[in-house]
Amino acid sequence: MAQRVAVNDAAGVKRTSRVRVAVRLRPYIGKEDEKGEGPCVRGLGPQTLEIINWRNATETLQYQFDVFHGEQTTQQEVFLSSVKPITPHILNGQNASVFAYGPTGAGKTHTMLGSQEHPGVIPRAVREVFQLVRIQERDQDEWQFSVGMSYLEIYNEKVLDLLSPSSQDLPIREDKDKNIVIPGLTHTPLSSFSDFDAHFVPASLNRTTASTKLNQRSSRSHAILLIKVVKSQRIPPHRQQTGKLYLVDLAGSEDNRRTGNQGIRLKESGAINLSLFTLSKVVDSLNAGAAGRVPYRDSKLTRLLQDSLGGSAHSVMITNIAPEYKFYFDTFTALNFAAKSKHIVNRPFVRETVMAPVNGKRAREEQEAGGSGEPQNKRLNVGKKAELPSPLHTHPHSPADSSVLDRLLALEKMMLGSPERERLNLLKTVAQSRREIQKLKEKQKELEEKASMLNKVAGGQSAVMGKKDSEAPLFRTDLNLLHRKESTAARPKKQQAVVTPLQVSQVQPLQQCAVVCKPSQALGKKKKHIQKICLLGLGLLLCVQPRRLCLYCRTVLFLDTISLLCTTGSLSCVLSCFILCPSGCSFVLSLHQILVRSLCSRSQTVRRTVVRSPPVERR
Ligand SMILES: Nc1ncnc2c1ncn2[C@@H]1O[C@H](COP(=O)(O)OP(=O)(O)OP(=O)(O)O)[C@@H](O)[C@H]1O
Repeated sequence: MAQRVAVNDAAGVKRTSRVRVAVRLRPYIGKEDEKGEGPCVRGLGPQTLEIINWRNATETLQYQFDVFHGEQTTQQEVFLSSVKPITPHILNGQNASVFAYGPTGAGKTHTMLGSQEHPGVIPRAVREVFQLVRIQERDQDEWQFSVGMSYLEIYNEKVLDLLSPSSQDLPIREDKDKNIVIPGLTHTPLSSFSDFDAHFVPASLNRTTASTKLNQRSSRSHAILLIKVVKSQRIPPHRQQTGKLYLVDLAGSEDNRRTGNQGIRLKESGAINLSLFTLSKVVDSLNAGAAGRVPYRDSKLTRLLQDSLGGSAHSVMITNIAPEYKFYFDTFTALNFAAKSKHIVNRPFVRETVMAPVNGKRAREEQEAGGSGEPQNKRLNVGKKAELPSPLHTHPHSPADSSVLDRLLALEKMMLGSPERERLNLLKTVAQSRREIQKLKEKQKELEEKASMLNKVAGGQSAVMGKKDSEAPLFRTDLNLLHRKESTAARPKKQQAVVTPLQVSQVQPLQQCAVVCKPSQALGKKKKHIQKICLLGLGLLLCVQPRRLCLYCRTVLFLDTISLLCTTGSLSCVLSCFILCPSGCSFVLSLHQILVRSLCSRSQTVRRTVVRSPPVERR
């Protein structure tokens, strides 16, 4: 039976693992005539980089990450510093994931896949896994290893099996152990790296790509390669550990005015942008500590990455950025996403099953059942304590819940000393108790979700309606507070924090900076007046209809997105929030820029000041 064994450090404390964020800047490949502009972003050191402030070209904004890979960094260096350190975990029953994020054309596929001459993270990581397996098999006689792969793409919100291209959209399910599984997904056993190559290369050709104005061969889907390593003990108690490595090449966020997308490309782009927007919402919820209602289910991508963000995997995110000016706003958005992702904390555990030896026929049957990429954990004879829900997914237990849990534990204790038939009866009771727990948990989750939704709506409405006219100039800060109020209300009481507090010494990312224009007094009066009107309009809009469509790309815009984006700035932002695209597309930012410019040019006495918004609320 499967069990989750917490990973402890030397002092016996349960280990957590922060998402490691690396940023890779690709070399300049813009047209010759654009070269005079120079790059808009550059590295300052092994961890820091700076980007020009679009609100004031004389300023730059600095970011700090775990690693910064400059333009000259080789594929080997990226692998050694960012990926190699996490691969050994897979051989110890833990999960790990590497995902490439960034705008279209910034080098994600180059980083993950590479070319024949410059192989990327995927071939290097798989080779490393086979090398580690060989070493461990040589040094540890009692263990045997089996390696397998699955490969899928999420195209237009459909999960497609790249190893079996004729298959239809596959469902995503969660098993009783909270593992995300895809029934029907091909799982191919691998004996060596060349075996992997033979399956992977043709499957990669099945991935949907197309040419856009920004990338000759642009990925139109998110591709996820899963390498599964099962480590089985040859001797009793026949422990079995299952580790998975997810290697993810995300599709890039796209600004459709620049990609020139139309028709089917535009539809693909809408699906890509929406799933990346959900990814961003997931990161925001994790940072706000609202793990009870993290919107993983809002897109297939986030559902599949559930384990990598706020879950049990050791995760590395490689954010790819481009130096050309035409990518400026995409780079800016990607850096802000990377900056907030580095606060996410995962809780790794070892996935282990323990079993008595089974007869040949059963062994064969179980081997076949494990073919869909799932751990083979449906063994009947149990020699150890049964599996409990992982700490991450444990909700505060209601009295009824805990009594069932106690019963379950007591039964499992009894099982250790009982003869075979009794054990089987007890196992049945255990299974029933587990089902009861599951039902109770689902009910509880549902209630929690309802409660937090109600809190959110009530909090949002009262904050917006309760504002006096005289407070209009404070709009930016007030909505900031409103947003924070919402996240506090939605936070479940017993949830462990998943956000590391901001380090005092840390370079403030751009996200926490806002540049505002201070106009002359005459203009100021007029602006205040317009702000009042806009605030009133926005207040009414939010109260009447908490959900709107983006006028630009017609995707659904939620209340919290509006308030979040209003916190970033001035009057023009208030105006632009009415037509905001939830994918964070550059349209909004360019509109914002035009409005700020036109306001500033009307005043000769514009003074620019950098103000820092209040630090992120700590838990
Ligand atoms: N580090 C690098 N060194 C040299 N060339 C690079 C590098 N990174 C990217 N490139 C080149 O830039 C182009 C675009 O890269 P790539 O296709 O990997 O982008 P992408 O982010 O995957 O785009 P999309 O999201 O549209 O698929 C390719 O021609 C690639 O070879």
